[in-house]
Amino acid sequence: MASFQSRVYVDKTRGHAAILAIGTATPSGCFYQADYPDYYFHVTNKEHMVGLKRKFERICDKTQIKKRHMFLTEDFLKENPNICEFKAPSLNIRQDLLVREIPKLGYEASTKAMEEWGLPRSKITHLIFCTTSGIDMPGADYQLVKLLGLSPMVKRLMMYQQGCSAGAMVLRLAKDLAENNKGSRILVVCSESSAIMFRGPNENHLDSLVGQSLFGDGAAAIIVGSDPEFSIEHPLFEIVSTTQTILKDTEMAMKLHLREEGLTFHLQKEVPKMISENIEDVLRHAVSSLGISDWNSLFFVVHPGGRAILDQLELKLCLKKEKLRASRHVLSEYGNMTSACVLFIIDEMRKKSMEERKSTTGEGLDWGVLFGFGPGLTVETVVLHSLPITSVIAFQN
Ligand SMILES: CC(=O)CC(=O)SCCNC(=O)CCNC(=O)[C@H](O)C(C)(C)COP(=O)(O)OP(=O)(O)OC[C@H]1O[C@@H](n2cnc3c(N)ncnc32)[C@H](O)[C@@H]1OP(=O)(O)O
Repeated sequence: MASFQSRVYVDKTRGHAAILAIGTATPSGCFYQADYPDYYFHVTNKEHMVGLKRKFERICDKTQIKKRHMFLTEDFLKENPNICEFKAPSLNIRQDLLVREIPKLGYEASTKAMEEWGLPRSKITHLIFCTTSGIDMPGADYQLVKLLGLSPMVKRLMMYQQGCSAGAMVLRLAKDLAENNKGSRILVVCSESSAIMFRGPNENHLDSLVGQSLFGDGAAAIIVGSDPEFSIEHPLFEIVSTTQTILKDTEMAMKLHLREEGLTFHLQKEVPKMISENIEDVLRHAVSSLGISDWNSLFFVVHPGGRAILDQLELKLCLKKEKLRASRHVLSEYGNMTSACVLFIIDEMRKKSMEERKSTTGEGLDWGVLFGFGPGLTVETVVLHSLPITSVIAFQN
């Protein structure tokens, strides 16, 4: 029976693109959520809005976020007071910061991924760069090619303004590139900063205030390729299949608009419910060819848009508490880092699996599902296959 199962596995995963290395980075500025309401109302000069500050304290308290990293410092905000208003022209200031810092943070994550990967940079054939933080031409992809000293022949794809589901979207694109271009090695970078949407409080826009409690800055880089050179490369997860779905009647649920005052954030309270009501159908469809119906037999990488999204998804799928451990850990340590979140969660999962001497990179399980959520509402789903940990440990030593 065991040998039959392993034959099925080989047939289903042969030739799939795999994640070959991961690196992450955050800016040095670190903000503890317990202190954040005081800091936020002080730095935006809105301490007189006592009732709203109490509400923000309640929201922050419910996020289950411990800390977040951010580029925006108190000094920077004092020098650029328009960013601290709810609605004042400030796009130029934000752009100047982000056009400079987003490629640099991506560079930091990329160098770590490259170091783990172990092959020379000249082997990178494609670059996907993804950010919702700012916009420019030539883009952050071009700047990263220069910073890393990649070949000018690298085939680039720049993804601006795609929101949180883009963390899963990049895996879909990297898989298609890797599996259709023999020998290709794709560097994928998600680099994000909440500086594009930081703004002062306004009592008529409480959804915007919720946004101020959630978002943090961070970059993650992965290298994706098919048919690994096993003597050097050590695949962590295979990218087995991908789907993208627009949830019915949810167009107004989450909207972000780039304006003179930066990226505005509009969020309906029902988002966690909208996701949970649809998630089982999406999951059933994604794993239908694997014949899996016990959701607790899967590992989960879930974009932690907010604590309530994780809670309601967990409830709907009747998941054991430990299933969303990695997703909750990343939410707690970094907040919602938009597209970079799910890649941080994959990194956390493989590290913890290794630390706890599990048999596979996916918490000892074979199959897993990654969910990205974004405006639309759009759900991106990626089926992952974990790999035995022995080979990974051998490579780490
Ligand atoms: C950018 C992208 O592309 C993708 C993204 O990830 S976007 C972000 C997606 N995130 C979400 O949708 C957030 C999901 N929500 C949550 O995680 C939780 O609601 C939360 C952590 C924000 C609050 O926790 P909770 O258990 O709901 O606490 P609750 O006591 O009900 O709410 C706290 C306060 O926030 C208010 N609130 C919560 N959600 C709100 C919303 N969307 N709009 C306005 N107010 C809101 C509540 O009314 C409540 O106010 P009072 O204390 O005055 O009653």
